[in-house]
Formats: sequence, C-alpha cells, structure tokens
Amino acid sequence: MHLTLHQVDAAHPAARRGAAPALRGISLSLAPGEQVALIGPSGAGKTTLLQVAAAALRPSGGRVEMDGTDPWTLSVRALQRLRGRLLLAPQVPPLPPRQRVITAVLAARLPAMSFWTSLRSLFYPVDIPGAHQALERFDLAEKLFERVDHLSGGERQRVGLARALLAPASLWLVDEPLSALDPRRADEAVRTLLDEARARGATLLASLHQVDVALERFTRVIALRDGAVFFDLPSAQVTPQRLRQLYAQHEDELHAPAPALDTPAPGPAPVVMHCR
Ligand SMILES: Nc1ncnc2c1ncn2[C@@H]1O[C@H](COP(=O)(O)OP(=O)(O)OP(=O)(O)O)[C@@H](O)[C@H]1O
Repeated sequence: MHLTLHQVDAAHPAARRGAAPALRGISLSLAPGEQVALIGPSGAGKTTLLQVAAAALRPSGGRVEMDGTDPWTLSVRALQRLRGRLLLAPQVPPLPPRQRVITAVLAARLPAMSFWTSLRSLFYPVDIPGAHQALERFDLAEKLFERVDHLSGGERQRVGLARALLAPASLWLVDEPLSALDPRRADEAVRTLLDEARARGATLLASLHQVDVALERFTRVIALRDGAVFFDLPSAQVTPQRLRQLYAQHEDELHAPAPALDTPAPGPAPVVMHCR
C-alpha cells in the first residue's frame, strides 16, 4: 500500500481539548512494500503518527492518503473495508487475559471473515496450522493453547507480532515491537517482521526505541522530534551527530540498554501492563 501524509497535524488520542498538537505539519510518503523505521525521543509523536497512518485517529489538519484515497472521505462501510487492509500492532497488544493464544492470534483474520465464520472461530479455531506456523516464527509454537494471562510481557508482545502474519493487511504499523524483548529475541523478531512483510509485499512502518536496530535492519529512517519530522534519511546517512541532536536532552534514551522482560510470568495472576 502507498501511504502519504500531507502537512498532517494531530492531537494525541488521549489529549484534552485545546492541548498542543502531538503532530505538526508532518509530510511523508511510503512506497508500496517499503520498510521504514520511526525513531525519536519519548513523547516525539511516534504512536500518534502510527494511529493517524492506521486511520484510527483523524488528523486535525492536513491529509492522509492510502493508495490515493483519503480514508476520512469514505463511507463508514468503505472505511471499515480499508481498515481491514491495515494492521496496527500497539506496543502492548490488547489481548483478552483469559483468551487462549490461538484465539488471540487468529483474531487477526477477523477482518477477512464473514460474521458467522468469525463467530464460529471463537469456539472452533479455523486454522490451527496457520496459527501454529505464525507463532513458530516468533518461537512461541508451544504456547498455542496457553492462556494469554499466563504469558510474560515479552511473550504477549510476540503474540501481537504473530498476529501480523495472519492479518490480511498490506500496511503494517508496528509500535515499539521490541520494547519488552531481550536483545536476542528483539533481533530475531525484527528480522522475522521484515522478512514476512517483504514476502507479502506489505509496507512496514515500525517505531523503535532501539536506534541501533533501526539503523542496522532498515534502509530508511524517519526521525520525529516535538511532533515534527527531524530527518528522513537512508540509514547510511544517519550520523552520530544527527542522532545526538535528535536525542538532545534525552541522551539516556539513545544509550539505554534493551530491557529483558521476556521471562515467564511467575504465577497464574495476570500480568498487568500500563500504557502511558
Ligand atoms: N495519555 C496522554 N494524554 C494526553 N497527551 C498525551 C498522552 N500521551 C502522550 N501525550 C502527548 O502526545 C505527545 C506525543 O505522544 P506519543 O505517545 O505519540 O509519543 P511517542 O513518541 O510515541 O512517545 P513514546 O516513545 O514515549 O511512546 C506527547 O508529547 C504528549 O504531549
């Protein structure tokens, strides 16, 4: 899918009326099948940008186009159809705690299913081999019938990523997919995402706090700071000096070690994770 933003302004979805916009005059274009990393200090607007790109948040100014169509001019039904072609993977996937992993993963197929098939799949999973295969790509195949609230934060995050492989989407918008993974798992997960998006010809925009991963694995990097594009460059042209300017007053984020949360939950109690 071809994604274009023209001079987009937007408020954070949870912002109060009259709050300063989280995005200011953002213009960018992603070609079909392109893979781009989105970096920038905390609060720069990465999540808000992904929400706008997923047609989940209406910009307060400017225009979004997906394959040449402004989603906000579509009828409700056409907008719903378009959203079926988009995948927004939030940093903390909203997985119902008592659900089995298989059901949570196969939920990614819902946009492509009829009402009755989707209802039936809640009780009789329709594609067990497909779910197994997707989980296997993230080293989680043995968790197929596990309950979501028995998983660690990192395992849940990988379940969220496995959903991408089953979604009938041509634009993947992934918000900090590695935030709860240790460095080895993070590298494996990002390589799997990139390989699978490439194999499907899907456009991928992923926000990352791990600048080293962004530079090593992606060919193009868009940096946000204070709600505006700070640079949009081939990764080979991103110099340490540019990064220092981008993360000025946030140096700890540039050098922060990756968290290692990818260990099993200690007991059956749900792991509660909070979004900012
Ligand atoms: N819960 C909230 N309520 C109101 N405004 C918010 C909230 N969260 C963020 N904002 C505002 O929106 C701006 C952009 O936030 P956003 O979450 O998009 O940034 P981000 O780059 O994804 O940050 P992070 O890397 O910490 O997730 C913030 O600077 C802040 O002003």
